[in-house]
Amino acid sequence: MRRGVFVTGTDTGVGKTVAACALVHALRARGMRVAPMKPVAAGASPIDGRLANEDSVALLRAAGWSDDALGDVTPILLTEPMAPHIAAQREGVRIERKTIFAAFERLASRGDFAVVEGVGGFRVPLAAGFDASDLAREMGLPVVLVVGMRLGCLNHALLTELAIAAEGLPLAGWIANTIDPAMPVLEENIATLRERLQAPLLGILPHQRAPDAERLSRHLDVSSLLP
Ligand SMILES: Nc1ncnc2c1ncn2[C@@H]1O[C@H](COP(=O)(O)OP(=O)(O)OP(=O)(O)O)[C@@H](O)[C@H]1O
Ligand SMILES: C[C@H](N)[C@H](N)CCCCCC(=O)O
Ligand SMILES: [Mg+2]
Repeated sequence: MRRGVFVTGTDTGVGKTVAACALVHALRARGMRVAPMKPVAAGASPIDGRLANEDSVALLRAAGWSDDALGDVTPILLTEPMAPHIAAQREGVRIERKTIFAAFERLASRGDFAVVEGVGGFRVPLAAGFDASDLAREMGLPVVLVVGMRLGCLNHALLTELAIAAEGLPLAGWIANTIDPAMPVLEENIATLRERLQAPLLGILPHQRAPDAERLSRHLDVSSLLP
């Protein structure tokens, strides 16, 4: 396995980017040069004078990299915020392995630890015979699962763990992200996942009205991810 992690989530919108950026900060605080990637992004808007995806820019900034790397951070940029294979079809874009993995090799060689955010959940389709789980497997990265703490997350987390194991990939850890500050019995839900998921809990991210990845990184223990 390479040095790095593939960050997946129990669903879209559960805080993968927030958690991935917090991981980047936590790893940098431990002296790692972090190579960030969001290989397939669906949803582009004007940011600093050019079309970009918010997640890509957030990861780039968290890693402290300059804008020239943006094309490799996100080699497949789709305009519409929807399932990527459908956006690609509508926009005439081919989501090709070789484009993604060439960018990954260039980026990974510029850092010593890759943090790669997936797209949506673990099995989101990308193209015929190609989905998000193939990204993790072909990059050779262990997986970190971000669990957006809300009703329904237990089932999604346990199903995702099964899917990761079915790909033969290690689950390196999971992060409980408090996306719903009013979730009843939050602690009991976290305790349930601690008992059932066969991987360490890397941290519990509190709810923040305006999430600040650097502050949130203090809630993560990344020592088990390091050599
Ligand atoms: N700990 C938190 N406290 C408050 N808001 C949060 C927290 N984590 C995430 N959010 C908010 O939830 C929303 C979704 O988070 P984020 O964009 O990180 O999810 P994602 O899983 O990366 O989504 P996507 O599948 O689109 O990439 C954002 O508006 C984000 O600011
Ligand atoms: C647009 C959104 N924010 C994500 N980037 C893409 C989520 C795709 C989810 C597909 C699905 O599982 O139905
Ligand atoms: Mg995201």
